[in-house]
Amino acid sequence: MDIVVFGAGSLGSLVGGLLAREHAVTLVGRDPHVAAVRESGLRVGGRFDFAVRPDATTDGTGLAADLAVVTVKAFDTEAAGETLATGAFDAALSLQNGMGNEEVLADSLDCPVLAGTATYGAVLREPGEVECTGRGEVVLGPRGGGTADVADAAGRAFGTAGIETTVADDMPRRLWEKLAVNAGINATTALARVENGALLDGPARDVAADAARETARVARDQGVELGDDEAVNAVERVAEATAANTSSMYQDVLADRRTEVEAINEYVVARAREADRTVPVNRTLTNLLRAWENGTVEHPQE
Ligand SMILES: NC(=O)C1=CN([C@@H]2O[C@H](COP(=O)(O)OP(=O)(O)OC[C@H]3O[C@@H](n4cnc5c(N)ncnc54)[C@H](OP(=O)(O)O)[C@@H]3O)[C@@H](O)[C@H]2O)C=CC1
Ligand SMILES: CC(C)(CO)C(=O)C(=O)O
Repeated sequence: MDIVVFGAGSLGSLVGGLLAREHAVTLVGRDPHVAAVRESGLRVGGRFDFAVRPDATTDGTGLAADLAVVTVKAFDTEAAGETLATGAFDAALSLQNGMGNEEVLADSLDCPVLAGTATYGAVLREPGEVECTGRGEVVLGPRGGGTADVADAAGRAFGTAGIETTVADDMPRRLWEKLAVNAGINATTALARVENGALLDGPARDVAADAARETARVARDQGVELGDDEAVNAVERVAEATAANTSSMYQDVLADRRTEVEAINEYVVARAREADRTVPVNRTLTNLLRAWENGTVEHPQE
């Protein structure tokens, strides 16, 4: 398959590197990472140890491929969709965290947009080198649920590249479960400045569990069957599998970058408000991250 990975930071470089073992991959990212990949290839370390030579570019306009995999941050989705719309793809797949990415992509793109979740842990260590800090899985499928040939084809492409992959017919529920995982893990690790494994025991464990439980209740308000225990178990499962990972939001805080709080905890708060439900843990996590962004990041809210 010809695959474009749009947003070759931590996760995009890991997924793109794994896919490049079997497929013709083009990474769209930023210099100096793109320049290093063009010069010397991409090294994938940590839980893997191999090198590949995908194409890499900083210009995502006018590309064509069987599949576009989107791995930019949620707040960059709209711009990514507009850039991808200048090219031609049979399908697009979001592997991003947060809610609403697929709808934003579908507003720009003519091709089917698949939903996806990833629980691999990834950190871009230096230009040309990404570390896999935890093996997880990719779950993908039609964004509204059900089955589709393009989802099966994407699932096969990921599977043959050695990525643990499930093609699912219940993506709306899977997205809410992943939202519960990220509502629990990302903000808590970013604020406490701990790796994911610190949520398995210790004082921050209850914070993550409560944020996940609140998310499950809001999911049920939306007609999605996600139990409190299922959400908490999902947090524990992912925290264990990615114990050594610096979550993507903690990576943002360390780099003084805008976070995805709006698409994660703040999304839970907004949906809860519509149902007259209070979600104090998600609200507190949101407000603390917003306060940090206001004092640190140049333009956190557009
Ligand atoms: N890291 C992880 O372990 C995991 C991350 N995720 C999710 O995956 C998504 C990506 O996260 P992560 O990889 O950590 O984020 P990163 O910030 O590391 O990667 C995104 C990259 O895309 C680049 N980018 C954005 N817009 C463009 C553009 N128009 N052209 C070229 N490059 C662009 C960004 O550059 P710049 O910053 O300069 O704009 C950045 O390098 C998020 O939704 C995250 O929540 C999910 C599971 C695990
Ligand atoms: C899977 C997990 C929790 C890995 O850290 C993640 O999604 C993230 O960091 O954004």
